[in-house]
Amino acid sequence: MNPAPNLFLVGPMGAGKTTVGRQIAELFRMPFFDLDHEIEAHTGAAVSLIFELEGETGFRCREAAMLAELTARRGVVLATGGGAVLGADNRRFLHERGFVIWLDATVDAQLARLERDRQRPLLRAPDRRVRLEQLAAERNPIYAEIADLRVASTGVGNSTHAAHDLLDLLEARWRRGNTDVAA
Ligand SMILES: Nc1ncnc2c1ncn2[C@@H]1O[C@H](COP(=O)(O)OP(=O)(O)OP(=O)(O)O)[C@@H](O)[C@H]1O
Ligand SMILES: O=C(O)C1=C[C@@H](O)[C@@H](O)[C@H](O)C1
Ligand SMILES: [Mg+2]
Repeated sequence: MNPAPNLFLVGPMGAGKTTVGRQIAELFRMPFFDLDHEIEAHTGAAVSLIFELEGETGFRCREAAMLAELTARRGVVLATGGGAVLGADNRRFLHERGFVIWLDATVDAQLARLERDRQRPLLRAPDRRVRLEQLAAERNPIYAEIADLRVASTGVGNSTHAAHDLLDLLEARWRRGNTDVAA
């Protein structure tokens, strides 16, 4: 049983929000949305191209509009992008409209998982480890502030285990009546 109106996944790049989110949605039989994907579908351009043409500011505007729309739904799983928590309105919508799960990956896990990725504009840095550590230092306090639940995401092999572990964790929590979900 899932008493949460919506499940929102937050966390850094490569934490598994998209991958684990899609699997969790299947397990709970809830519709799944991926914020980055919806922005791309709506704009007709890849996230990396939006960054190139409009800069990060332009991307954040599109992200905020799409997040406002998707969080207004009921009974969905939404995987956000790594920086979606930066906007105050975004944080308010996430907090008020659903149960926020922080997938907290180590920088080592992120580096291993994203080794071949050439799409994420913020990973185009001379030293990816330094970039990811900087982002973590800036954003971890924000993820911590809005999360209803923090889940360590350290595996590198197969994400299916992570989805099942998360499902068990959520169900055990809700069985205990410890729902503290946003109503
Ligand atoms: N728990 C996990 N165990 C092993 N591999 C994982 C796990 N979570 C994600 N991965 C792998 O890491 C890569 C990145 O995952 P994913 O795209 O889901 O990250 P994300 O959190 O959505 O990142 P972004 O913020 O950039 O959208 C994928 O190849 C995925 O298969
Ligand atoms: O961490 C971030 O700021 C980002 C993460 C991705 O999901 C995308 O939303 C985009 O590449 C920016
Ligand atoms: Mg994603």
